Amino acid sequence: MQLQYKVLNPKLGSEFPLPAYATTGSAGLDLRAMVEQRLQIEPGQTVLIPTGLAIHIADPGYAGLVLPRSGLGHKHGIVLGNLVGLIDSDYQGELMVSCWNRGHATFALEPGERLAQLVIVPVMQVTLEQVEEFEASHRGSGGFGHSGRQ
Ligand SMILES: O=c1ccn([C@H]2C[C@H](O)[C@@H](COP(=O)(O)OP(=O)(O)OP(=O)(O)O)O2)c(=O)[nH]1
Ligand SMILES: [Mg+2]
Repeated sequence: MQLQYKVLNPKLGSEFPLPAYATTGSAGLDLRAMVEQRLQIEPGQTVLIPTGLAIHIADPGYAGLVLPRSGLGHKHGIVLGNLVGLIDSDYQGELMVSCWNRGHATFALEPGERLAQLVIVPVMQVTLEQVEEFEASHRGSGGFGHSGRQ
C-alpha cells in the first residue's frame, strides 16, 4: 500500500532521515522528535512532541497506531500519555506524540531522536444494527476472569 506523507519540518530529509522501515520485517516506522533543542522531561511530566510529519491514509479500511518504542519504555519509562495513539484515515495534520515520562529520572529528549513508532493496521468500519436480544453464545456475558486463571 502506498502511504502519502508530507514533510512539515525541513530538517526531516536533511539533518534527520525520512521515515523508513528499519529492516525488511519491521512493522513500525519510527517517528522522530522534531524539537528545536534538547528537552528535559521530568518524571511524571507529559509533553506533546511534533514529529514534523503528516500522513494521509485516505482509505477508511486502515488506521495508524502510534506505539511506544520498547527500549525507551522499558529502560527509561518513556511511553505515551495516551498509551496508544490512533490516527484516523482522514487526519491530515501533523503527527504528534504525547510523551510521558512515567519513570523516576529526568529524560533528555534529543532533537531528531526516534521517540515512537507508527504502525498501519487494517480496520473495519461497521454498520450498526440495534437489537433487543443477541443470539445466545457459549460465553454469554461472562468476562473479567470468568473462566478462571489456569
Ligand atoms: O497520538 C496521537 C493521537 C492522535 N493524533 C491525531 C490523529 C488523530 O486522527 C487525531 C484525533 O485523535 P483522537 O480521535 O484519538 O483524539 P480526540 O481527542 O478524540 O480528538 P478529535 O476530537 O479531534 O477526534 O489526532 C496524533 O497525532 N497523535
Ligand atoms: Mg476522536
